[in-house]
This record gives sequence, structure tokens and C-alpha cells, in this order.
Amino acid sequence: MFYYGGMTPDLASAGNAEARQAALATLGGQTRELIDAVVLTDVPEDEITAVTAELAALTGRLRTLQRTAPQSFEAGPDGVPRHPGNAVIGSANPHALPLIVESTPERTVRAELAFRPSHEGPPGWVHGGVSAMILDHLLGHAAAVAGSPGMTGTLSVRYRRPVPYGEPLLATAEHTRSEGRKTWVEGRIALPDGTVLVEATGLFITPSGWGRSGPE
Ligand SMILES: CCCCCCCCCCCCCC(=O)SCCNC(=O)CCNC(=O)[C@H](O)C(C)(C)COP(=O)(O)OP(=O)(O)OC[C@H]1O[C@@H](n2cnc3c(N)ncnc32)[C@H](O)[C@@H]1OP(=O)(O)O
Repeated sequence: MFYYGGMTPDLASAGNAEARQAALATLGGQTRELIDAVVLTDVPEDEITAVTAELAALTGRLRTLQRTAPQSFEAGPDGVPRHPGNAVIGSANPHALPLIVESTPERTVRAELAFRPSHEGPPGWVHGGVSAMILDHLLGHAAAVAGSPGMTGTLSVRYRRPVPYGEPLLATAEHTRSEGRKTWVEGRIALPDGTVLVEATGLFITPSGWGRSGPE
């Protein structure tokens, strides 16, 4: 097992740490709902002003005590550590979908997903940078399950068709080859019928300090 960014794994073992993590995940989920509500709201201006004041008060309450270090890892239901603060998979990060990545016995990875209204780029469609971010993470995960964890060196994305939000999609990725510390991976986001919307290839590089199984 490896951990990104030289972070020391500190898996929640105490019951209160688990309960706290669950509470943070619930807060993250509620905030995602809030973000979508903000993006889609059509309430009158005075109501917008009133809600903004309430949100400012809530923001102040959370700001009274802030972390200065990255979040610790938590154990996922499959035993694989997850990073709750991660922008793609983090349960406690409202910015994350959050993506739940599964690996297959063939060491490929897959994730069912549906983008949200807050991911809009061109009106009605998902922002290309958001699709790239999802693919970056998925390709990195594929490199990791293939035994070659690394940092993204390059990511090349081909946008074949606009990506809808609010509809079920499937993202998949697989390792293609490795040479020394360099690993090439490819992946795609597709409709449930297999129509590819976006595809990507990436080069992941295992930093020299990590070894084959992660940071040392
Ligand atoms: C089981 C698992 C479950 C958990 C899964 C969790 C999944 C999480 C997934 C997360 C996924 C999200 C992941 C993220 O978001 S990672 C965040 C985005 N990426 C970064 O921030 C990376 C920043 N860059 C670096 O840290 C370093 O530059 C790296 C580590 C990339 C290389 O620094 P290092 O000092 O080690 O390299 P070197 O100089 O010894 O060169 C070594 C070789 O590599 C070649 N090279 C170097 N750079 C590049 C480049 N950019 N393109 C092409 N080639 C490059 C170089 O020519 C040389 O080749 P050669 O001359 O030997 O042929």
C-alpha cells in the first residue's frame, strides 16, 4: 500500500475518529447539495440576501477552528485507504463528486459517476477541466493498482463528445506499460451504452524516493 504526497497514514481506528469522519462526510454531502442549490436557485433577490447572511454566519462557525495540515487517510469499506480531503474522491471535500473507484481482478479500475450542475462549463454540459480532473485521478489509480503509483507527469485528453451532467456515466482506466519509474495509463468516460465521450492517456512517474510500493 502507498500513500500520496509523503503523507503519514493515520487511519481512523478510534470510534470517535470514525464518528467525526462520518460527520465530516455528511457535512461534505450537505455542502454539495448547497452548491447545486446555489447554482440552480431562482428565488427572489431578498431571499438570496437572507440566505447569504445565514451562510456567512455558518462559515464563521466552521472557521473558528481550522486544520493547518492535510486530512488523515481513512479506511474505506474495501480496506483501501481513502483521502477524505481529496478533490476527486474525498468524502469530506464538497468539491469532490465524490468518485468511488473500484478495481477489478484484472487490475483495471472503474467508477460509476454522474456530474452535477456545479460542474457546468459550456451551458448544459460539463466543463472539460472537470472531465480531465476525473480522468487524471482514475488513471493515477490504475497506475497504482498495477503496482506503479506515481505523480501525473503528463495528461493528454481527447474530447470526443460533450459530457452531460445529471446522467449516469462510467469511467474506466487501465495500465498499458511501464519502463522504470514511468508508467503509461489510458482511460475514458463513456455513456452506459459504451459510447466514449472523453478519453485520456497519461504518463505517471514514481518519484525517486517512493520505491515501487510508495513513499518510503
Ligand atoms: C491500491 C491503490 C489504491 C489507492 C489509489 C490512490 C490513487 C490516487 C491517484 C491519484 C492520481 C492523481 C495524481 C496527481 O494529481 S499528482 C499531481 C499532479 N502532478 C504533479 O504535481 C507532479 C509534479 N512533478 C513532480 O513531482 C516531478 O516532476 C515528477 C515526480 C513528475 C518527476 O520528478 P522526478 O524527479 O522523479 O523525475 P526525474 O527528473 O528524475 O525524471 C524521471 C524520468 O521521467 C521523465 N519526466 C519527468 N517529468 C516528466 C514529465 N512531466 N513529463 C514527461 N516525462 C517526465 C524524465 O524525463 C525522466 O525520463 P528519463 O530521462 O529517465 O527517460
